[in-house]
Amino acid sequence: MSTSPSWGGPAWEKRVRSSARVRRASGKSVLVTGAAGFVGMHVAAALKRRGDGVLGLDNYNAYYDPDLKRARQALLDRAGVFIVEGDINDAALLRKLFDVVPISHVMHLAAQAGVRHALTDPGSYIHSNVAGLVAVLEAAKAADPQPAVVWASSSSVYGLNSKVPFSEADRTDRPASLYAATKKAGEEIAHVYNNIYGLSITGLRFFTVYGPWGRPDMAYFFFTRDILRGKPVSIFEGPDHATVARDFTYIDDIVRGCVAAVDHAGKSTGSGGKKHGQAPFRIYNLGNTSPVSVSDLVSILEQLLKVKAVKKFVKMPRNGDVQFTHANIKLAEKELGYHPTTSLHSGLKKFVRWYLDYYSTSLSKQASEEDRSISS
Ligand SMILES: NC(=O)c1ccc[n+]([C@@H]2O[C@H](COP(=O)([O-])OP(=O)(O)OC[C@H]3O[C@@H](n4cnc5c(N)ncnc54)[C@H](O)[C@@H]3O)[C@@H](O)[C@H]2O)c1
Ligand SMILES: O=C(O)[C@H]1O[C@H](OP(=O)(O)OP(=O)(O)OC[C@H]2O[C@@H](n3ccc(=O)[nH]c3=O)[C@H](O)[C@@H]2O)[C@H](O)[C@@H](O)[C@@H]1O
Repeated sequence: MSTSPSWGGPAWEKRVRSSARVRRASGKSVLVTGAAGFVGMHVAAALKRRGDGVLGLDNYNAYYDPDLKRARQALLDRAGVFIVEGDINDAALLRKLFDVVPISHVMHLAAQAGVRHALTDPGSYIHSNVAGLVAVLEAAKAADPQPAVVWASSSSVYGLNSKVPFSEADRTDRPASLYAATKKAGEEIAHVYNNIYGLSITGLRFFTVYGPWGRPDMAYFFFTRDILRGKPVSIFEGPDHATVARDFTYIDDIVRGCVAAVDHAGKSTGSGGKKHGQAPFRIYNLGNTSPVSVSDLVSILEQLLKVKAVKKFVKMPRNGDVQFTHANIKLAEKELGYHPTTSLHSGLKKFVRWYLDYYSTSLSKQASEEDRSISS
């Protein structure tokens, strides 16, 4: 399916080449899909900072506020990262990108994220997380040189497992949501491309990532907004008032894990998984190993915002959420040198500071634009 007519031509190619140009001899040339997204923006910026060539790809869909995606784009633009506007399902566009620049790594982060939204728009998960992943792997398979692929799976693949902490070898055949099922399908599909075509593939199971420039559909983000507006927040509880908790992981820790995975992907050794010839197939948990209840999350926000929340404790609806997540990160520690260091309190402090700054700036910008249009 083609959704991006706005690419091609010499000026466009020049921007693509310049963005992907490697600045250090040891640098890599990385295509970051989902670069206007939360994790994508941070990872693209970090790779660029250390001298890699970085090219973004994003379709700027309206799942959440596209203005926020454009603001992230503006930030990357200033850092020298060009985001091509297009859909990962656009095979001709992907072919073109691989033709124009020799991409050494694909950091594949474009996806339909969010667990609960699958109840209302199941098709978007199949489009981006299943068909889109196949399109990216097809393009990588056909490219010369063949890039190593690092991509975002999810802690949600552990589904209804009650054994914690979750280890990579644990069963992942009982997803609780369509989102989780598409990420699980993605892991199986990735394995096929490693097996048949020898693609180097690394899947990263992120655990509830939060931080500045985050996603407005995630609880920590809309709880902040609702607490500030005096609106009630619903705190989910399990059966018999059991705690609902998450292994919240701060964005900077995730970025370090992603960058390490890109560096490790080029290596032909590693006990992370099955190997096809020289190409590894690996899966790692990237979590924080210290689950915090949703109720404690709200208490920290109250403290940081200096506002009392209007709390409603409600039985967790059957919406695809799971009760508890907790990562075992030993494999990522050993093979990627991954060591998360940020507590939920200090990470949320940085998020709250960003949130207040971002929304006060964009609200005053909006107000002055309204003033201008009234006076004109
Ligand atoms: N944030 C988390 O807590 C978390 C946890 C586990 C896994 N993940 C995964 O990490 C990745 C990044 O998540 P995020 O939180 O940054 O989400 P995000 O929604 O902020 O970023 C995803 C980006 O991909 C783009 N996109 C979606 N479908 C596309 C398509 N078909 N073609 C081109 N672009 C498309 C979106 O416009 C968006 O900018 C996703 O794969 C997500 O499933 C995130
Ligand atoms: O780790 C992951 O794999 C997943 O992490 C998050 O999913 P989730 O952990 O459900 O994050 P939130 O949607 O922010 O929810 C956090 C917690 O708040 C709870 N919650 C949510 C909404 C609400 O109104 N009340 C409430 O208590 C949820 O049940 C959950 O326990 C991301 O949204 C997914 O894209 C990602 O794949």
